Amino acid sequence: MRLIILDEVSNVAEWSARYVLKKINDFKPGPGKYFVLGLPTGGTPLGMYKKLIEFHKQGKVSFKYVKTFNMDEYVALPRDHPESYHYYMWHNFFSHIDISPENVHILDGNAPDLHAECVRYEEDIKAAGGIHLFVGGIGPDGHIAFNEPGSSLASRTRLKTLAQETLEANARFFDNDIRKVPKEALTVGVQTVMEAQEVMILVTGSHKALALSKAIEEGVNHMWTVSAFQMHPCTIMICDEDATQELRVKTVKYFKALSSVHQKMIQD
Ligand SMILES: N[C@@H]1[C@@H](O)[C@H](O)[C@@H](COP(=O)(O)O)O[C@@H]1O
Repeated sequence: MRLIILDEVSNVAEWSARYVLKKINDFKPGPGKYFVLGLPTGGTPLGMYKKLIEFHKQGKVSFKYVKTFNMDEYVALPRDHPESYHYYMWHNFFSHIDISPENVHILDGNAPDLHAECVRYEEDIKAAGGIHLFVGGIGPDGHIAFNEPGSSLASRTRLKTLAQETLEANARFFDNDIRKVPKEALTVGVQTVMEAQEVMILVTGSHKALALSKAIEEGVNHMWTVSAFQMHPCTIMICDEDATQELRVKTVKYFKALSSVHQKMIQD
């Protein structure tokens, strides 16, 4: 696992966006050759999306031959609700780039048969040839997507009941009223993300520091589902200084000493 420690949240946005740009461009997508990108929502990736839009407007990257799969969606929240992940993705990213709507995949939390919807989603990922790069964020309880503490590390796309900590963390998007936060969501499983060729996880802020230390300094544990990525051959964690507060000095020093290697990873 690589840990890329950057000074500020803005550096995390810039590094991650440049990495996505480089991955897409190096792949040289075209008709019949799609780059498949897994995407998260939440406050953390907003800066990355802004940067990617900027790069797109500067003509540095096209999403014409990119297919996307989002990590998760609330259940029973109308698609046009400003806090639905459909709304988030179109509002913050897709409507500003040249992606074709048919290449966008987001779980439908209003599907009449939620189980069938999850099965179909897994099939769509398979039909797209699997995910090249899955970008993710984490909750303060170390969840990836909505794989709450205790989720099976072998899980696939399914319905999950959200943990109290997640409801509390997400209440800020629902007028700080926890009763308004949907209690259930559809989410890709840990194993679904594990099968991506590469995984890039963004972690910023001191409220994520404990989760980051559990993710990289302790063992694989389903109570901190992001720790599963210790077993993935190609995971990059990108964090800011604030998120390193619970890490050992030795860990921080080791990864910081690699910063010139990390900069080369985003060079043309
Ligand atoms: N399901 C999403 C996760 O995919 C996201 O990573 C997490 C962190 O969100 P934020 O980036 O706002 O802290 O929030 C939600 O729980």
